[in-house]
Amino acid sequence: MITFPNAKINLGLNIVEKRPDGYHNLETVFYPVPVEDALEVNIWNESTQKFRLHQAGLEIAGEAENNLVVKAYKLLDERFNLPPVDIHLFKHIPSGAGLGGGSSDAAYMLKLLNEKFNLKLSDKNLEEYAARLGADCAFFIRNAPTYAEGIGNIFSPISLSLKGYQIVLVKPDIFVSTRDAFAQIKPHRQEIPLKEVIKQPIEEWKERMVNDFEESVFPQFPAIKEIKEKLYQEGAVYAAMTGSGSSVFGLFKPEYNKSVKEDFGEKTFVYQGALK
Ligand SMILES: C[C@@](CO)(OP(=O)(O)O)[C@H](O)COP(=O)(O)OP(=O)(O)OC[C@H]1O[C@@H](n2ccc(N)nc2=O)[C@H](O)[C@@H]1O
Ligand SMILES: Nc1ncnc2c1ncn2[C@@H]1O[C@H](COP(=O)(O)OP(=O)(O)O)[C@@H](O)[C@H]1O
Repeated sequence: MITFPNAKINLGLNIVEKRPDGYHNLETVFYPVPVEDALEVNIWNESTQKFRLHQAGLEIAGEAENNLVVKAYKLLDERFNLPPVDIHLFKHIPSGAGLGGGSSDAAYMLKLLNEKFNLKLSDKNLEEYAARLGADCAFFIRNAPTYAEGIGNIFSPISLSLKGYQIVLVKPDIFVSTRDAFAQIKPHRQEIPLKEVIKQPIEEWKERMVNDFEESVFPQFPAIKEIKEKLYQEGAVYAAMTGSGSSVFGLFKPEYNKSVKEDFGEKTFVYQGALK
């Protein structure tokens, strides 16, 4: 069985307070983006081992044991004693990019195992398992536009459709540590809460919708800021960094039909497509 875990962007990201446990409460809107990995699982007959992971495409830092698809398998195996599996993961979504690729792989693994082995878990059950694998992981179970608060794990659905808008997603060859990005932030509430800003027409977002991480990340990595400026010069209606970086996205009106790929240099990952 094969499935295609997709990426997400953050539309606005406000870090509102530091919590006693050292983590931060935030407010954001997650929106699915059709940049996809491919994940295939087959039963591994007559094996004494429980799983085997084959990787292709972009490299993922760390051991196979720590891969989130393996963690997802182990989580359900503990409860359901699953058959041994052969896992193939083709990585296309850049890691450490604010695109939630690892979280998506984990959530899609849960959904795939649920279906393949007829585990009869509801979306709510799956979200509970996903939340144990990472804060934003549960978003990918329903994979629909979502307002998130808490540490990014308390969800409410929103009615927002950007269907047909062109997205240009640019990930430079720059690594931003999420931990350091949080450490440099002074948490505060925005004057107009994101929950209100998101209801305004997209043309208004430029003035009002903020990713708080930009303030600390841009001075350190001016090249990321330049990408955002370039996307506005290209005619984006809204552009921003996603997550704690280093990807930047631009949203363009559906009729935008120019390819901007060549403008960002060789080592840069660029995706351009229509939102669903
Ligand atoms: C900020 C977001 C928004 O989408 O960034 P991206 O990962 O998408 O870039 C996420 O909430 C990131 O969540 P996630 O990527 O799971 O972060 P983790 O690896 O769990 O955390 C890395 C470090 O960031 C800090 N951290 C993380 C989440 C949070 N709500 N408060 C924090 O202070 C902690 O110091 C933690 O040790
Ligand atoms: N299947 C996976 N794909 C990507 N990263 C993974 C995966 N499993 C574990 N990781 C680890 O998770 C970290 C964060 O990855 P990811 O979720 O893709 O980025 P981000 O948090 O910036 O959205 C990576 O540095 C990587 O070591």
